[in-house]
Parts: sequence; C-alpha cells; structure tokens
Amino acid sequence: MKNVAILGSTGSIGKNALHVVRNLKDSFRVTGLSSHSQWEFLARQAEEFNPSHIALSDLQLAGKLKQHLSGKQIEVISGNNCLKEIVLKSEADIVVSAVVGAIGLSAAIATVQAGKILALANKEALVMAGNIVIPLAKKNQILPVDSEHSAIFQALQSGRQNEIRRIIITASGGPFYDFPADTLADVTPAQALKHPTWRMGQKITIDSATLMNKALEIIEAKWLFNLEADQIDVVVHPQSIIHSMVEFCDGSVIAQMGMPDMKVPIQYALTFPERACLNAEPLDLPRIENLTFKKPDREKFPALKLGYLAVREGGTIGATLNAANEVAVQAFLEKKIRFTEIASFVEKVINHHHFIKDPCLEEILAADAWARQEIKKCLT
Ligand SMILES: NC(=O)C1=CN([C@@H]2O[C@H](COP(=O)(O)OP(=O)(O)OC[C@H]3O[C@@H](n4cnc5c(N)ncnc54)[C@H](OP(=O)(O)O)[C@@H]3O)[C@@H](O)[C@H]2O)C=CC1
Ligand SMILES: CC(=O)[C@@H](O)[C@H](O)COP(=O)(O)O
Ligand SMILES: [Mn+2]
Repeated sequence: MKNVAILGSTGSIGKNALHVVRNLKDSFRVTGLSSHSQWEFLARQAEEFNPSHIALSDLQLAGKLKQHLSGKQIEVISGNNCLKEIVLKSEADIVVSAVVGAIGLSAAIATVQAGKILALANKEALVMAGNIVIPLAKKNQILPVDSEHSAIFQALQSGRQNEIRRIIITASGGPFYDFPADTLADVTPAQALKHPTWRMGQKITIDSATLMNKALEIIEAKWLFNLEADQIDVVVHPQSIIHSMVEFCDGSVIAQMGMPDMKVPIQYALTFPERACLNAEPLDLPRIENLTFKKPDREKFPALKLGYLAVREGGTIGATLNAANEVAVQAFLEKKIRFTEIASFVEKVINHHHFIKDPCLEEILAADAWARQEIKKCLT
C-alpha cells in the first residue's frame, strides 16, 4: 500500500488522479489533498478518501472548511506555505503535483528534497527552475504526468539515454491552428477554451491555443530527459492519438499511442515500473481512419520560438516566460488583452529582463516577481 498526496485535487488532473486511485484502492491510500478555494468540493473529496491532512490556500475559506469537518480526524492546513506543509506532513510516498502555475515550485522542491516520488503535472515548476529541481532528484524520482512526457518516458523504456537521437513532441495545434493569421487577434476566450481533443483547466487550455503549452513542454522535456534544443522537435498532430515519440540512434521511432485520456499517464506515474489495468476507451484505428501531421507554424504561433530560446539559453528565461505568460493568460481571459498579445507581451518582457545564466532559487523567484510587474505595464 502506498500513500499518495494530490496537490490540486479539485482540478482537472486532480479529479482524474482521484479517479485512478479510487480504482486502485487496494494499492493506494490518499493521505493528503489540496485546493485553492473550492472548499466544499475539497470537503466532499476528504469525506470520501479520509486523508490525514488537507490544505486550502485561501485563508478565509479555510475557516469554513475546518468548521465543516470538525469532529473528523482530518487536519486542515492553510495559508501561503500549505502546499509544502502538506507534502511534509501527510506522510505521502508519492506526491501528485496537479496545481497550476508557479505556486507548484516550492512543493516540487519539498517533495524531491524529502525523498518522495514526484508525479509531476505542474510543468511550470520545471520551466521556472529545472536547474534547481532536477539536480535534487534521483533517477526516476520525478515521474512525468504530462501526456507527451509520459509518452516519451514510456518510449525510453526501450532504449538508453545515450541512444536517443531526438524526441518528437506532438501538439494538437489547438482550436486555431488552421485559422488565417489575420483573424487571430479577434478570437475570444470562449473560442480559445474549446480545445479540440482534451478537457483541461482554463490556463493550460489557453496555453494550448497559443502553442505556449508546447513552448513550456519543450523546456520541460529538456530538463526531464537531459536534451539539447536540436534533439527536441515538435509536430502538429490534430488527432492527439500519438502522444509523442522517441527516435533512437538506429532510426527506430517508438511512439506511445492511445485515446486522449489523462488517466493513462497519471496511472503510469503512480504504478511505474508496473502497469495496472484501466478501463480506458480502446484505440479504434479504423474508426479514426487518419493520423495526420504538419510542421508547426512558428510565424502564426510565435510562442514556440520563445520556448526554444529558453531551451537554448536557459538561465532566467524560463521563469520570466512562465510568469509573464501566467499574467497574460489571465488578462486575456478577463478580456483585457487580445489573443495575439499574449505571446507578443511575453516576448517583450523576456527581451527586457535581466538575464542570469545560472540563477539560484532566489534569483529565479526575483525574475518571476519582476516579470509579473513588468507585463502589467503592457496591460494598461
Ligand atoms: N488538465 C490536463 O489535462 C493537463 C494539465 N497539465 C498541467 O497540470 C497542472 C494542473 O492543470 P489542470 O488540472 O488543468 O488545472 P485546473 O485549473 O483544472 O486545476 C488547478 C488546481 O490547482 C488549484 N490551485 C489553483 N491555484 C492555486 C493556488 N494559488 N494555490 C494552490 N492551489 C491552487 C486549484 O484549486 P481550486 O479548484 O480551488 O481553484 C485546482 O485544484 C498545470 O500545470 C497544467 O499545465 C498537464 C497536462 C495535462
Ligand atoms: C493532455 C496534455 O498533456 C496537454 O498538455 C495537451 O498536450 C494539450 O494539448 P496541446 O497539444 O494542444 O498543447
Ligand atoms: Mn501535455
């Protein structure tokens, strides 16, 4: 029996993770759950899974949660450090990090420092601070949940690190891939939130539409798999059936395929190195008929080149890109900026930032804070 804590349990990945754990209840016990403000939903999850600790980052709502659960043996943690606290207090063997954004970094660091397995969906932690997080982790201590990285990790089980020629990360292209470039300035948040193949939280869905998600993912891949920029390719594959591929030095290309369903990579991260049965929709290739591929359009979707810049140059670019993007996505959702301004404002902030080649954690956090202030100047 393994103890699992799920950070961000009320979100899209968090709910899928609980679905997986519910089906594997003889192998996993939930000892920690967390959310930001959905306290009633978190309370229902706590009542079902009976963890020893839960965390709500919103201090004011935490009072209501405590009152609701009074009489139960569940400790409620709240406040700024609650993610880190739940990692350490919940006695988890595995921490699923399914929070969105930079807030996940401290929990990622705490998890690996405590020697626990980190099942990582929160790609932003590696985008910001892969140079800090990765050296702290042992081999296979960080297990990817992101579908593309899980696919690459699975494909890599058939070869060795020094046999990798390149990886090919697939991208759905998002809802606007075939839109004429001159129409993108006018697309709305409602349109952007209609992802063609995946049902996900709002932030990542907008990132998919700008292709910033692929930018974040190539940075994530660099850190997870120790790759150079010229070993990371992106191909647009609108059906999201091939989740990514690895080309080895003998020319063999190993792909991981399946219907788009995050329960598959979540479960693999929890059960690795074993596999467990999962009642997922079977892959019916004759029904799908066509798997198609296109070169990404870097002019129409400039976010991708920012990702390659961060992979090549490293340093504080990842943290700056991530922070500026988080603010820009929120501003787009609030209809304060246009869709096309997300990438252009992020680029502007990166170009103005004070680059540090090998930043320590404090310098990374300072770059994050600076970028959040700087991009606000573009919003007024
Ligand atoms: N969704 C997907 O299929 C995929 C997601 N990912 C990555 O996984 C992560 C989660 O994505 P997703 O599940 O879609 O996101 P959601 O928005 O659906 O869920 C986010 C979760 O994080 C919590 N949260 C939000 N803000 C804070 C905060 N400031 N402090 C503490 N907790 C917070 C939310 O709590 P509350 O509900 O109370 O707001 C919620 O539980 C992201 O990094 C994303 O890029 C990667 C691959 C696929
Ligand atoms: C499910 C998952 O891993 C997402 O990151 C997904 O890949 C987003 O789709 P895009 O390929 O459109 O970015
Ligand atoms: Mn992904």
